[in-house]
Amino acid sequence: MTELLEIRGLAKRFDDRLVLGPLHFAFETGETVAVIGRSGCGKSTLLRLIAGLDEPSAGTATLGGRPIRPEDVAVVFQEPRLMPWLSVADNVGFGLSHLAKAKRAEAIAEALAVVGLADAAAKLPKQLSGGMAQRVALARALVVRPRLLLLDEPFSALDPLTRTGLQNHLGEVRDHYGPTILLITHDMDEALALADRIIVLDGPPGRIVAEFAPRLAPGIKRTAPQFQRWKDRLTDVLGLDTLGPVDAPAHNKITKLEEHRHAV
Ligand SMILES: Nc1ncnc2c1ncn2[C@@H]1O[C@H](COP(=O)(O)OP(=O)(O)OP(=O)(O)O)[C@@H](O)[C@H]1O
Repeated sequence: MTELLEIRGLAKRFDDRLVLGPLHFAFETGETVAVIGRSGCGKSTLLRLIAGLDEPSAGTATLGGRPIRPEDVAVVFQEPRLMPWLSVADNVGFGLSHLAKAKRAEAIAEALAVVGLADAAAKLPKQLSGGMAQRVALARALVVRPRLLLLDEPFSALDPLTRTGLQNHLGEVRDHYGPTILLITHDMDEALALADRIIVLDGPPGRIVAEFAPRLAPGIKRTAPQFQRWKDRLTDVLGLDTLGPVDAPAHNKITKLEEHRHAV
């Protein structure tokens, strides 16, 4: 059954400074929605408000007409945030202490299989590559069967090949668990490859400046003309003149966008 995830007048102030909103949008559950925008425009703030990690200064975020509850949501951040002293299996099962041992083991094995780590259950985090650790973080998020999976730049610290592999795992996750996915990203390729819908934020204060529902044929390659056409449209909306002040991390992102511009 699909429901609406509804954001109504959501806004956040830090001290006297409005950094986000007021934002309005709604989408059907089951979709994958990418939120893309330049550094500092409020993407992570939006995710934190939806996750209940921060209080909004105004507005509401509801799921099926009710406030989002902590048990509805799981978050994966840029770093895996694993507990180094626990095995992979125990990291994944950390939030399942309420389950009987056999049920817990079953749920852990299922989540590890979905992210392709069935053989790594006994390993410690220090024995994992960056991509594997991030897959463990994804399994830990999924094992509680969240209705909303919130991903804050989950692949951006990984090398390109690992990143593509992990993006493929996200497809498997969606097929198996079917959560609504909200993906925060700087990467147009990633947004186009994974999302049913793309919301472009600009700011601060973060506001929606464009919304796309790129309909790409299943399995379409990133080099295909259809993909390039959508990328052109996104590049236009994310044009360099809207990228604002240059600090060090933002500058890297500008360079990245510039490369995209030259590539299309
Ligand atoms: N706890 C805080 N206190 C004060 N200002 C904050 C706080 N958190 C975020 N901000 C400000 O809010 C604005 C939005 O930040 P946010 O991290 O949401 O942006 P972002 O789009 O996720 O950036 P990035 O892509 O660099 O992660 C920024 O100007 C930031 O400095």
